[in-house]
Amino acid sequence: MSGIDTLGYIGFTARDISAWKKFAPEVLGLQIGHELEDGTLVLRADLHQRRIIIHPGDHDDVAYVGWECRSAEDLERVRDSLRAAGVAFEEVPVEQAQGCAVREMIRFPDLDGVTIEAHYGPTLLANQPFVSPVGARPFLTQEQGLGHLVLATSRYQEQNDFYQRVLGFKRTDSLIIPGINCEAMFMRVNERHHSLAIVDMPPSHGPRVHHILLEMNSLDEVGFAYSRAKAAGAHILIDLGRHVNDNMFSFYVLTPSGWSVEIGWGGIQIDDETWHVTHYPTNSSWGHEFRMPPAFQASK
Ligand SMILES: Cc1ccc(O)c(O)c1CC[C@@H]1C(=O)CC[C@]2(C)C(=O)CC[C@@H]12
Ligand SMILES: [Fe+2]
Repeated sequence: MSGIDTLGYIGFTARDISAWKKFAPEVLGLQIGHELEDGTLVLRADLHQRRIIIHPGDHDDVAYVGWECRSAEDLERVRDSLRAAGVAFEEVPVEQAQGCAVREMIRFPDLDGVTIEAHYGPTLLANQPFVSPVGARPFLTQEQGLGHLVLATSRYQEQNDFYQRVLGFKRTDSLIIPGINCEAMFMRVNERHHSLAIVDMPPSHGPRVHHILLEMNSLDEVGFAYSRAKAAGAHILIDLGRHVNDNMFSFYVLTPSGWSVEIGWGGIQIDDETWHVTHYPTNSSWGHEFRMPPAFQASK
């Protein structure tokens, strides 16, 4: 097993940074930690210096995913797994890694070309507490990491092999999404039910990322976010509901980039000792009604 332990941070490119500058704090409740000279927004959700990074770009998609290890030894185990599998990786120079606010980092692409940054030692701003722009508590992160990420792929089997056999992600469960009849695979790296899910669905038009999840600490905080999304005129892509597998109560709001953020509460934690891998013929126990978005200009 390899040494990846949590989802640390995610970087995106976006065409409309000014829309993000309003959306991230006002709807999502993320704090703008700082802005780089090129316009990049560095967003905070807790004590981590950076959790979500939005770079100006000519298309809207995930650019890189920061998977965190607990220690230098665990990062070394990731290197060992990659070497054993014959996967090439690049050693990111310390100065650059420090600029990225981690102690050590390696970089390699997954099978769909999503850049993976395996690292350890994120910078924690304990002297600058997370200040919620909407007066909420910090997000539910810590041992369970930032949240989760869902990627659409046309190489479902290969991506499953890569994340599970090479990187050591554990399979939690899978399900069939009715209607589109696609399978989705849910994988964990800690107690969080899934930190990564992949959907057997070609990302033919638009971004590879379908959504990311941010988890709140109470049901009401999901409700407050729902009200903020409505008040801001944001599009609710999937309305309130409860997922069958992780039991998350959530809704999905469309971002200015055309992918969504799932705001949830009440997800289950997995105990490796007792967990049985399961499969479901559906995605939600109730709700989660899909709402067709207003025409979104494809970015690719
Ligand atoms: C099924 C499910 C369980 C737990 C989650 O955190 C989660 O995001 C999902 C997938 C949600 C979503 C869905 O059910 C309808 C079909 C969707 C929109 C897709 O096409 C990808 C994500 C899917
Ligand atoms: Fe999700």
